[in-house]
Amino acid sequence: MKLRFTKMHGAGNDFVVIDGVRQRIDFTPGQWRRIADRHFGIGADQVLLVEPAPAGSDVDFRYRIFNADGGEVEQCGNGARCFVRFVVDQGLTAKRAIRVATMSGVIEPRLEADGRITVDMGPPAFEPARIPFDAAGLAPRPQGQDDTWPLAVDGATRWISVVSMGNPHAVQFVDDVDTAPVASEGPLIEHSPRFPARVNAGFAQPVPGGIRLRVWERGAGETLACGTGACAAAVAAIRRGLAISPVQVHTRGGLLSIAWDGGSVFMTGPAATVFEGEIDLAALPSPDSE
Ligand SMILES: N[C@@H](CCC[C@H](N)C(=O)O)C(=O)O
Repeated sequence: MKLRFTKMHGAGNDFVVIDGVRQRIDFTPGQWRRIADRHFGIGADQVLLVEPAPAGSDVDFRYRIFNADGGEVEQCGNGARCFVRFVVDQGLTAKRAIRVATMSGVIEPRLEADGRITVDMGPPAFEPARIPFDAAGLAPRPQGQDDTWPLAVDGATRWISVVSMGNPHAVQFVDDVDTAPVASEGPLIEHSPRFPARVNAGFAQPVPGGIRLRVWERGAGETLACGTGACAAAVAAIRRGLAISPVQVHTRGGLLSIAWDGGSVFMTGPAATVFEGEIDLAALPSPDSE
């Protein structure tokens, strides 16, 4: 049996998108991992599953996110834009403004006239328990409106902002993202015992009009862009007094614009379809093999 999929990207953060509206899809973590595998599967940073709205809800769809490591997670900003492009292009809706349920609540994306997509990502949260971040015994250092926290990383102290965009982010500001230790310290931050649910580790550099950003993503490694990471870093930059809204976020895969006035975070950026295909379900590991 074959499974149809659409390969998409949002600013280079790439996705396999699967229609779970017209068919019922229920894979194991090992099967999601195989689909995302760049050597033995299709290859993606995340796999997105579009499902019908939960019964009795006031939303249009449900959208689920699986990291390349097979784990299901709460939120994905670049994925939200690709989700809209997908449901419109596949004829699953005629709407341009859509309400969609995610694991971390309802978000509201809309397709703009220029083809870009703006997503109301909801408000950020900063309280350590909401990340979750174990701040026991740590003294925060105020910077502007922000609290920065000392995190021990490989014998050094990194001063991080903790932000939840529905999913967890640790953002630090660096002099030059090109030389930032993303590949070496990113995994250490992701797996720090201070973050019981692990964390996405952002490295941001203030530049005129915005920030440059690289993100080591939980469950996926460094990606060319991270939408929720861009929201978290832009909000941290605004709170620290390093940027003003709207913040232009330059990632290695493209530009995202993040607006925040203290309420919902609005993210605007591109979403593109690369190709469609089908994968033989026999290529996936059996559900019992885990
Ligand atoms: N690439 C995404 C974030 C995907 C989930 C993240 N890796 C996590 O584990 O929270 C984005 O564009 O936001």
